[in-house]
Amino acid sequence: MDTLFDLPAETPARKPASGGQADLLDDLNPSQREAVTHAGGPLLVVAGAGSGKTRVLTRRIAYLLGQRRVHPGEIMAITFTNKAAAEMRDRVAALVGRRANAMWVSTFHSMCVRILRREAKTLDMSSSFSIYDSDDTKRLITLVARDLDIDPKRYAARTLAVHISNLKNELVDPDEASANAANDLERRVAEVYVEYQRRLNQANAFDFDDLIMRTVSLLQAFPDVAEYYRRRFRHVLVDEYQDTNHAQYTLVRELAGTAPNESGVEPAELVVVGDADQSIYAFRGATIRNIEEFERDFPNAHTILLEQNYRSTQTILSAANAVIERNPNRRAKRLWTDSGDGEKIVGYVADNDHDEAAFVANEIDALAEKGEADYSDVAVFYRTNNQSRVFEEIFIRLGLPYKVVGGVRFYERREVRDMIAYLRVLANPEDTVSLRRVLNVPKRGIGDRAEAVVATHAERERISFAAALRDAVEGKVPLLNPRSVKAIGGFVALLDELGELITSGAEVHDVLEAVLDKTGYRVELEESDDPQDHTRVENLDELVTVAREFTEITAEVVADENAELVVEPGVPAPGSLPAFLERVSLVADADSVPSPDGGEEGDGGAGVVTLMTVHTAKGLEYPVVFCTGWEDGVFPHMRALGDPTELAEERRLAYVAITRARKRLYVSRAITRSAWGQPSMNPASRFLDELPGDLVDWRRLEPSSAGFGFGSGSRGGGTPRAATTWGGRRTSSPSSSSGTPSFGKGWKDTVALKLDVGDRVSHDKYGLGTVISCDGVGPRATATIDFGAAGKVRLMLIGSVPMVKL
Ligand SMILES: Nc1ncnc2c1ncn2[C@@H]1O[C@H](COP(=O)(O)OP(=O)(O)OP(=O)(O)O)[C@@H](O)[C@H]1O
Ligand SMILES: [Mg+2]
Repeated sequence: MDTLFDLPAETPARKPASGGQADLLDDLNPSQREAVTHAGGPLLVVAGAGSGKTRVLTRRIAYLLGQRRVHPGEIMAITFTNKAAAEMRDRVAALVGRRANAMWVSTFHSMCVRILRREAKTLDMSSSFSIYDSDDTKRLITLVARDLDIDPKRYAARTLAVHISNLKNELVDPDEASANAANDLERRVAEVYVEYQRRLNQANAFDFDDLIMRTVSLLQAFPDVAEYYRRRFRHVLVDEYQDTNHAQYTLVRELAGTAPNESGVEPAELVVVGDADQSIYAFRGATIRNIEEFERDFPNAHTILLEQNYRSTQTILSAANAVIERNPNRRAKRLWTDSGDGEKIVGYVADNDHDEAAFVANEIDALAEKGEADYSDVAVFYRTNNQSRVFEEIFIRLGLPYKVVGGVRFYERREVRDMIAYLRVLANPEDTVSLRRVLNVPKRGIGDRAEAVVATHAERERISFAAALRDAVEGKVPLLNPRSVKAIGGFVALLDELGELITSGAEVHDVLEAVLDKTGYRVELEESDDPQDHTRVENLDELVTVAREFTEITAEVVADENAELVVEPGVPAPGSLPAFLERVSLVADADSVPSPDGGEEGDGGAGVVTLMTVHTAKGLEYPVVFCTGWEDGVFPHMRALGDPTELAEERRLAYVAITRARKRLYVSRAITRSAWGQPSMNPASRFLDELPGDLVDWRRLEPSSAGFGFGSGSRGGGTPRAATTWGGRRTSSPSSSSGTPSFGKGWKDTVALKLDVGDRVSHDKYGLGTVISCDGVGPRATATIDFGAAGKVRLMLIGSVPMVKL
């Protein structure tokens, strides 16, 4: 991935902005240079992977500031992740100093939050609004559907949510949806949509899709607001343009403008860069249409093609080309590089998913040992998050440092969500979903019936749930028994008390601690016998740490006299609770991808191997890439097998995966796979067949006949084998001589350790632990063990587990 980090080496970090034009343009090819220096009308850069699109964007910003004397405050750049945005801003700051803070570099969502906070009043909202994620959305839709007597078996909340989201991505508002509804489903969806939107407004909340849709309608309905942004942002730049949906596209168009507005303000200079072959978010409404729309709405747009690739070897590019060219209706383009053929692609057919993971681990080991790659040079890709588990198990066994990006996210854990809900209620008392979530958590005697009575009262009186609770305390809600009234009184008093803490200026982490203590939430978990609850306490401690770091970092920024803080109306004060909540709401998987130089302490500076889905890997690059699970039904995904449109998207995903690799590419598949419970056998991915044969060096094409351990007999015989053949692979793998101790002798000892939930164990590496859960039988038996400070670890129970039951 290119960022401004790779500005020419000779450009010293603090060199004045006038650093010569030559510096900025020297290491660009003529087409790139044209894109960087282009002035005037809209520019579309469409180009294949690794051709320097991101480099063009970031370099263009530097050029605008340095050469065209543009003020940073006039620049708005939209990146795909918060992390990419932060990197871009840092680098520009290094170049032009604190002026860089006036630049807006962010994701679509962050940008819209910023605009909406500033303009909330215009939309009749308060600037302390909550941002609802998909889980909150589903909760609210469930409530709405229940109140509208919609049969959840016929119309599941999730289905309704998807339909509403699609409507919003197409900028269809509730009225329009109602007017257009042509069948029973559409009518039901519209009915829910109308009510859902009303309740969102009442809760002073926006859902994710609203952030975009409401910003668009704001700009369209209020020309003076649009003009303010038009005058302000004279340069709009968008990366990963192929993944914008219709709403995002319209937003860009409204911001930049296509013609002078009524007061004669010219359109902003707009540059978008993208690659139609990498469009992988159709399920979020992104379509190739955005490129066509661009050309239609901006007839004077100039298009630049980039074809030289600077990332990968010719072998990798040829493989990528061979796969993507099977897609119908695409504009043909051929990537080329002058960096030579490089290494062949390595292919591997594993007996099962454990064997595949062992192959990957051994290979990484071998590369590291030979000094050919650091751990941080390596990425392992899979199609869906649940495929990470097998890799984790073996990486732990081998002591390979790794980081899984995504999966069950920290902020999705129940206890973390509960605390965030409390904080949200404190920041925005109208936030009904959060309020109802914590109403009886921990249990305080406000039952479902009492909740329903209060909710009905709120509906009848057209007041918020919070106001209805206060009515209850004042005895204005009939049908509530005195015990419920008392419990509600206690809850309201508790919230008031916590609210005072905020008014008195307490830091976020202090507020959080207070919530944990005063609600009794922490004590309840601490006193529980369930080992899982102890993990929950640790997660909450972690959340407090996150909040504390947030305060500290903000304090540093505030203290840094170089950092010009942009104070805008509606923007939450640095370090404040709303600022913290905003950060938490907008955090995305890709934001936690480890930086190449971000080695963990004690790893000798070699960093960590990154494990993630292909979707998360968009825009990134690694010297060594493992594409795993290339099986029909896994990748391409089962869902896509009979559907040409979905299959085309899967193929683009394969193209993204391959083109992340710089020097070495591995592709593998497993004959049997157990990720979905029952072992399943999947045929080779059609994408494997599409790789030109002469580019791939098959380490193993046939399932091994000499499997170890269990059930090694039935090769390809139709009976899925639950074999684990780690040892078998190990002896034939290049790194067998390295003799990783934790994998060493005794592995053939297949006697499974028998454990039950609650058992105490002692592990050589992790120390004392308690078994939290057990899964699987025989060779697949695993236990998840809580090793306290060493964390929660899931271990296989066969082989040489360096662990004893106490
Ligand atoms: N003119 C150039 N000379 C040398 N290296 C270059 C040049 N242009 C780009 N690169 C390098 O090529 C790599 C790919 O560039 P970049 O990430 O900008 O491509 P991209 O088109 O944005 O890729 P993707 O489609 O995957 O997002 C980066 O490592 C970048 O530093
Ligand atoms: Mg890019």
